[in-house]
Amino acid sequence: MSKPIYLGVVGVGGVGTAFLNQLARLPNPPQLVLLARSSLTLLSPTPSYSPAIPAGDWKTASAGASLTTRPALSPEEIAEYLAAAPGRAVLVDNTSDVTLASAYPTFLRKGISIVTPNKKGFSSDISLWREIFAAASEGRALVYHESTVGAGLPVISTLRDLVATGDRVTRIEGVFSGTLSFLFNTFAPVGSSSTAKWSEVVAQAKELGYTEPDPRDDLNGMDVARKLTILARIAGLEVARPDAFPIKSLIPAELADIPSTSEGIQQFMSRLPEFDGQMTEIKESAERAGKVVRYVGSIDVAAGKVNVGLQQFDKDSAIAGLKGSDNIISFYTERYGANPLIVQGAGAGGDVTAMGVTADLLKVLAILN
Ligand SMILES: NC(=O)C1=CN([C@@H]2O[C@H](COP(=O)(O)OP(=O)(O)OC[C@H]3O[C@@H](n4cnc5c(N)ncnc54)[C@H](OP(=O)(O)O)[C@@H]3O)[C@@H](O)[C@H]2O)C=CC1
Ligand SMILES: N[C@@H](CC=O)C(=O)O
Ligand code: NA
Repeated sequence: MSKPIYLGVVGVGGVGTAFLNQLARLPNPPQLVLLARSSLTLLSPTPSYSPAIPAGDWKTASAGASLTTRPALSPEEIAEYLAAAPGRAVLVDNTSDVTLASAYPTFLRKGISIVTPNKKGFSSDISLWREIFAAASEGRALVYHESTVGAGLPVISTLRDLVATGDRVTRIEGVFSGTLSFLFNTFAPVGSSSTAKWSEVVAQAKELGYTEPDPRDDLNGMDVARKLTILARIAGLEVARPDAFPIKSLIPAELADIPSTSEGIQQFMSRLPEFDGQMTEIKESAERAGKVVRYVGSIDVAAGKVNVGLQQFDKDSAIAGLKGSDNIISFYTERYGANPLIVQGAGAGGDVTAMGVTADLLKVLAILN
C-alpha cells in the first residue's frame, strides 16, 4: 500500500474553490492538512497530522474543535509545518501572491513539491526561475505549473514534450489571455454587431472569474507577457523579466496610477466607463479596414524576440473566429513543418483552471507514490 501524502493548499478564491471540489471527488486523495487564505490558516493538529481537513466541507469543519485555526502564516512557517509531516508533502498555491511564489525554493529544498497556476514564480526575474529548478533537484521535489499558461489546456506539457523529445521549436503564437479573448470576442464579434461598452464587458469578465484578482494585470498586457516569458524560457530563451519586451497596455493613462488595493480596484472599475470611447475607436478603426482587432502574442525563438499587443485580423481567420474565453496557441516546430501543432479551448475560468491544477497533482502523486 502506498504511504499517505500530505497536502497544503493556499488560496480559496475562484480557482482554489473549484480545485477543492475536484480534490473532494478524487478516489484516493492526499491528506489535506493545511488550508490557508489571506487572513486565516486551518491546520491538522501536530504531531499526528490528523484528522485531515475535509476538502469539500472545510468551512463547516473550521468551526469544529478537531482542527487548529491560526492567522496567516509566513511561507517559511508553512514550509516548516509541511516538512515535518510524517510523509512526502505537496504545496498547491492557488494565489497570485509573489511572496509565496518567491519562497518556492525554500519549499523545494525541504522536499516539498509545488503545484500551481500562479505565474509569478516562473515569470519574474530569471534568477527566481533558475533557483526554483535548482532547488527542486536539490530537494528531489517536483514542480508542475500547467495552469500558468492557457489554464487547463495542455500548453506547458505539450511544449515540454516537444523540447524533451528533441524537436526544435521555432515560433509560438496566438491568443494567450482568456480575459482579453472574451473582451474582444464580445466587444467586437465577427458576424454580428455588438453595442456592448468596453467597461461593461470588462465587468462581465471579472464577474465570470476570468480576470486576475486585479483586472488591470490583464488589461495592461502583463498577464500575457508573463505567459510568453514562461513559454519562451521553456523553449530555451533566457528572458530576463516579463517587461523585457514592449507590451501594449489597454489601461487609460489617467487610471494607470490607481493603487492595486481592493478600494483601488473598485475605483478603477467605476471610472473605466469614462474612457469607453478609446476602445470604441480601436474597434471602429479595424472595422473600417474590413477586419477585427484582437490581442495576441508571439515568440520568435530563432530571433529571440517576443511581441505582445493588438493586431487586426481578417474576419475569416481562426483568431477572429474564437468564442468566449478561448485561447489558441500554435507551435511551429521543425517536425511539424508548415502546419503547426495547435492547442485551443477555454483559457480562463475556475473549473478549467482547477482541472490543470488537479491533473498536475495527480501526476505528482503518481511519481511520489
Ligand atoms: N481565474 C482564472 O481563470 C485563472 C487563474 N489563474 C491563476 O490562479 C491563481 C488564482 O486565481 P483566482 O482564483 O482567480 O484568484 P482569486 O482572487 O479568486 O483568489 C485568490 C485567493 O488567494 C488568496 N490569497 C491571496 N494572497 C494570499 C496570501 N498571501 N496568503 C494566503 N492566501 C492568499 C485569497 O485569499 P482571500 O480569500 O482571503 O482573499 C484568495 O482565496 C492566480 O495566480 C491566477 O493568475 C491561472 C489561470 C486561469
Ligand atoms: N486572467 C487570466 C487567467 C488565466 O491565466 C486570463 O484571463 O487568461
Ligand atoms: Na495550461
